[in-house]
Amino acid sequence: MKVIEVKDLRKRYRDHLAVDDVSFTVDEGEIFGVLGPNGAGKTTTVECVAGLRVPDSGTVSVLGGLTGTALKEQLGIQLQSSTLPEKIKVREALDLYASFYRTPADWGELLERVGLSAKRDTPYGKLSGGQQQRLSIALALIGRPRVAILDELTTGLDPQARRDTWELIEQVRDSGVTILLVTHFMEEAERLCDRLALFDAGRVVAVDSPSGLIARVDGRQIIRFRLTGPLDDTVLRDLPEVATVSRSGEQVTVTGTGNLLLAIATGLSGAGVTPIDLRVERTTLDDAFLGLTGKKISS
Ligand SMILES: Nc1ncnc2c1ncn2[C@@H]1O[C@H](COP(=O)(O)OP(=O)(O)OP(=O)(O)O)[C@@H](O)[C@H]1O
Repeated sequence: MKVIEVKDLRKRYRDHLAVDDVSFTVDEGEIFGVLGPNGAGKTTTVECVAGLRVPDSGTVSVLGGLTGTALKEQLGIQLQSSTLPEKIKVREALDLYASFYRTPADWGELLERVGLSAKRDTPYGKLSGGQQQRLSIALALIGRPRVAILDELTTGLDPQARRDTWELIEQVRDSGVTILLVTHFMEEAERLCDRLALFDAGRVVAVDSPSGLIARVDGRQIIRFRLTGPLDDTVLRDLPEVATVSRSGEQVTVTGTGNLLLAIATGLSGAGVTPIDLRVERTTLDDAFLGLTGKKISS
């Protein structure tokens, strides 16, 4: 079942077209990533999905076309811009958010789930960044939503807090909630998302699984090694599998296609040279983004 359907969405801020003909669908039970550099139109898009912004044109349908209160009851939102007052205690925030719903979740259980039970009397301002993010997930889930929108959830967190948050998001998905996850972290998208839309300058460049996106640019391989003795680069350049050879000190980087590793190993062996630290570099979503847009995503 399609939980979210976005078709030909456009949103302009004065003279700036922030979202330009964006279309994608999200299946029930998946973590769907909205990935792209700063200013690519991700937040504007999910705000339109959440009904917080009115698109200039195009359509958004959530859970078969819910609107108004019915939509709010099924949708949990954690937005980049939302912060709580410093002095509000964890349990007060949960009570407040629970009061917005007719049948809210048991927040004691939710606190347990996000690992904040011991912090129920702590003011928001005294929580660590990771704890604040975990609380924001609990607040997004308090209405027992079928769909949760999480925007830049792990920005500013240290690596451990980020990994903990990833585990929590996976648990939320495993409990049956469909998640629309906005991020500009490639590693996060690769780890968490079942499928994702790559955004660049207001447009969707591609929609696919992380491995599907990587496969689109995976024709080129990168192999790196070190040499301790002399080698004439034409030994490598003349191999039909090799596209480029570059050097930095002892380090040699070769790109190419086909059975590149075997070709290099055979070529070097024929020249009587033994490579050190030979490694094949895995293609990542970063490479996919670069291959599809010609730009590097900065994080
Ligand atoms: N309220 C607004 N008024 C005018 N311009 C806006 C407004 N909100 C966003 N923009 C502009 O629209 C573009 C898209 O912004 P948006 O926040 O949707 O992108 P994003 O991909 O979520 O970026 P980020 O990761 O930095 O939040 C940006 O150029 C931004 O400066």
